[in-house]
Amino acid sequence: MTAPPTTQPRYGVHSEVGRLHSVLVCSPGLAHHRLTPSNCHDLLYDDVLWVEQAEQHHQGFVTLMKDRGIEVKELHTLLAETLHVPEARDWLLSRKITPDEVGLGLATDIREFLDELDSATLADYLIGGLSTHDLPRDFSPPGVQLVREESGMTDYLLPPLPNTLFTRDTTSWVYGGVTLNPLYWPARHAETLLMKAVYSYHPDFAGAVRTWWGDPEMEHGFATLEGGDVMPIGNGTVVIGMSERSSRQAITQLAMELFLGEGAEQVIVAKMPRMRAAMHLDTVFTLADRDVCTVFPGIIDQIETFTIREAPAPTFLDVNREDRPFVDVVAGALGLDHLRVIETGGDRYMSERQQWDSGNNLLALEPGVVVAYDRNVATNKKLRAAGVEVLEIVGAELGRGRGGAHCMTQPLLRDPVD
Ligand SMILES: NC(=[NH2+])NCCC[C@H](N)C(=O)O
Repeated sequence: MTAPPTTQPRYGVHSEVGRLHSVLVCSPGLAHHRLTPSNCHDLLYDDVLWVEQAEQHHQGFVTLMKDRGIEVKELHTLLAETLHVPEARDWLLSRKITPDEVGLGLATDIREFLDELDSATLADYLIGGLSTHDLPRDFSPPGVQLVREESGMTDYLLPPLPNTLFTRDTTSWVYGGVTLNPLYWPARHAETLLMKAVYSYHPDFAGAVRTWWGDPEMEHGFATLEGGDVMPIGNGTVVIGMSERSSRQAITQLAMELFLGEGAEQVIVAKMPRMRAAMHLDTVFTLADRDVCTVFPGIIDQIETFTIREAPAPTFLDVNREDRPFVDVVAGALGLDHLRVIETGGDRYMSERQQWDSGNNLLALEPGVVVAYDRNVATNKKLRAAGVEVLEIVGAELGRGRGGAHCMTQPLLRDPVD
């Protein structure tokens, strides 16, 4: 299903730590105002947020990257710009406002209501969710009274999507192309269609994006993939966590498409235990420098590692179980003898808390320069002692959705490691 671009691709991600030039983020906003103690768990948040503080801290993160010359694209803005294109607006609304999604007897009226909105407000509702309280007082199509919002996400007119904050997961740039990920939990299913609209119609992307795998308009069954598991580390290798979220059915299909499209030569699979604390590989392992990684040992030690390469028909894939520990297999793929490993800091209680608070979830801006949450004092100290420059952002509110700087960013353009 590999779709070749029709014009010169502008974007591509060629490593995990090479210089970052362009990145996609999504600010907290309306979706987070919708979070309540009764719906937040359904929406994959462990708590409600002080939203204004989360917005400020996120802005701090954006400014830090911009000050270093990185182009930062924001999803509400990109989506609003996409919706300026009349064809895109129609494409997206005709797929979202259906009897299955909105309810029979409501779809036509809601579509009429949305058609009247300016692009920025419409983008806000598409990400933030549409509640009956947003409708004008005199607007009461039959069926609105059936809506029962207090019961969770499904009874919104449009579901709030607070996890768009974690742009890492929805799509993944892997070298010269992108995957449009079928996400695991229902609370996140609607995110990928928004990104398909952006990549298909936004003037910065239209015709210039190659899709390796995944299509939100298709039913992918058990094949689920989330970008927190996907790491194009360089040297023709992609490391993929087989986690709570990313399945072998997805990983093997992606591997095949990458081999056929000459996007990568090998996939290293990290088979992880299924648990919320380690929902993605990037919650327990990220690279900080050419030869430095941070890990949470409790989980990393349990990983079983496999290497997948291309094979002739009828098997197509050559899957090998590795005897060496995961980190050594990654080092080998990078052409290194070993990686210097920085474990989560603190005693066993503190290190478990720091992992939970995204202590191992670093975003490298260039080799040896990373962004991390301020709260993970002990881990950041160890990173600094190893020569890594740690730029801190405030994690108090942003971290409540269980994701750090790596999760909150989707690199669009990143150099290989020199
Ligand atoms: N790449 C990541 N680790 N992302 C974290 C995503 C957190 C989000 N609340 C979820 O449960 O889906």
